[in-house]
Amino acid sequence: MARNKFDVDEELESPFSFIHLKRLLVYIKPYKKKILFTIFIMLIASAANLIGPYLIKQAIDVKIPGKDVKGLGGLAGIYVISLIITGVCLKYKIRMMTEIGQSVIQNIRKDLFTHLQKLSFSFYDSRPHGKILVRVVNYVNSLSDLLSNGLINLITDLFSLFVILGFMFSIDVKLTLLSMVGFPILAIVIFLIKNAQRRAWQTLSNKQSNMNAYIHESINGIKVTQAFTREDENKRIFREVSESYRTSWMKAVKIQFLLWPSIENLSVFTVSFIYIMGISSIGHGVTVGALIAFVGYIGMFWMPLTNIGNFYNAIINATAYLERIFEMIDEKPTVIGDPNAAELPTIQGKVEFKNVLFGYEGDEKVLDNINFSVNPGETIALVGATGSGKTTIVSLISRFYNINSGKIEIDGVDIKTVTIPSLRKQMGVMLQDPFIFSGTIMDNIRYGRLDASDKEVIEAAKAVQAHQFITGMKDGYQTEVNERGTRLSTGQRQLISFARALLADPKILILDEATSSIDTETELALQRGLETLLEGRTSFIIAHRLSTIQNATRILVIDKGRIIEEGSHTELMRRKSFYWKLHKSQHQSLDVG
Ligand SMILES: Nc1ncnc2c1ncn2[C@@H]1O[C@H](COP(=O)(O)OP(=O)(O)OP(=O)(O)O)[C@@H](O)[C@H]1O
Repeated sequence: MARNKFDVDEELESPFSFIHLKRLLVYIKPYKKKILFTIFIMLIASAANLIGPYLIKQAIDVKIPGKDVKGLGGLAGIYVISLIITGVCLKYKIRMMTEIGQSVIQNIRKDLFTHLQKLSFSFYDSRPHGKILVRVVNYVNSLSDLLSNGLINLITDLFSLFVILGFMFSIDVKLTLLSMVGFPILAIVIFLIKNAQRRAWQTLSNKQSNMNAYIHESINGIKVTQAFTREDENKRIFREVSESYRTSWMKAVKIQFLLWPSIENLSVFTVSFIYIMGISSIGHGVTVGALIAFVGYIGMFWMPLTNIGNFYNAIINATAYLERIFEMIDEKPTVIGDPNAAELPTIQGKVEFKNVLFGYEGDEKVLDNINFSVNPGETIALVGATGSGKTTIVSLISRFYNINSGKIEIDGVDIKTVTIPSLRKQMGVMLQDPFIFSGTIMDNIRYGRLDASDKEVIEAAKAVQAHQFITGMKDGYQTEVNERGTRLSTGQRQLISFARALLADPKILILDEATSSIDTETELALQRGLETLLEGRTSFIIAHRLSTIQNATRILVIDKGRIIEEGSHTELMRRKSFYWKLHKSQHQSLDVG
């Protein structure tokens, strides 16, 4: 997938299709009964509402000339009752539709979130996270109006339209036919603006996404921004992104508002036309009461038409969001278990890389023919220059990415043939950038094994030398930390994630720069305990500080995606090549320091 950034519009890979609306219906279907009942209630409301002009006609043409005060009072009573029925029904509709609309939105959002949890690293690598966020939050919210009012209103408006036409025909056939002269004009307007409107809303959704991505990136990078006093430059970029959003908004709304005034103008034109035609016909088969009632119905007749026009607008706008939402739901996780995948049985911890070739994008080669075999319980250290491919190698063991060719086996089983959860559950991974979730320290350590007791959590923390600093905090293990652990030092965050990886009691432990930010004293204490911690586990340790890996069973030296040296510390030192040079340079710099 092509990479995207905040100032690049996301192109849709498939053309627009009304199929998205059909897919939306799948979400609406579970509420069918409730919707049908609400429609029934709304039909009662429409009927009650529509009776008004007919009552006026009866009053003017029959009751007033006949001086029938009692009859007039009766009509007034019916009118009041019709108003009460309309009011009660409307209140019911609003409550039901808000409830149904919000439930549908909640279900779409739940599906999106569940799907996001399954998507592979490559998906998250390829786009700004703000653009993912905007789909789950803003785009889904944008459907609210359509879902809360759209469907029910459409059906009741169509019903009103037919009932009104029925009343109008019963009053005067010729005037009814004349009042329809505006229809073809309306059809032409709708046809002309449809595509432009859709494009405008697609652009708008893109600009909204870009703006969100930039805000998200700016918040994440706020410390660097302030450290480098980049605020003014960021303000300038934001102004550009936001101006682009404003312009596309104005354009979209301008096109959208072409429809509504067209309907309004046609309505006014038709009513005036009918007045002229009607007045000239009074006495020739048209009574005053009939004309007043007729004009009343025309006013009512254009109202559902305006609503239907607005519904149409809402559909066009919503599809611009729906296609983005469904595009994400359709995004296939690139790392998926084979349909016939078996569970990986409890492992011993043998790991083999056989001719592994890998690149993050296309044909690019990040790992070039990697071969190694690790026996259960061995500690393997990976060293090498920045960007040489160490993290990439260890992320392939958990199958965070698919390899281009070759094989990775655990206990002789190709990891491609087993289910992903059964594979990952047996690994304890501590990533280079330890992530802390909002919650207590206890919750954070327990993240990898929810059934661990408090005692087990504390044991894990003690093992990695984290217990002391945790108990030193005001609330100890119950101390609340913020997302990304902003209340903790980098070293403290590393210790917590180390404890988290260990608590999962994995057969394979992966430690990527696990102790790089920990003070020497704590690290030495940790080192002393490390042998016990790693006992019986196969472990992969990535470290730039070579002092931390001297006791490893084997050291793999990585350079430009290839293993260039392999052996124990003593063996490699004896060979006096790359590792020896690296070791020497670190010692020299320490001595100088
Ligand atoms: N998500 C990614 N998408 C594309 N390329 C990547 C990605 N992650 C790493 N790379 C590239 O792959 C190469 C190897 O990166 P890797 O992170 O494995 O290096 P490393 O040896 O762990 O480096 P360091 O010591 O700095 O952590 C680098 O050239 C890097 O630019």
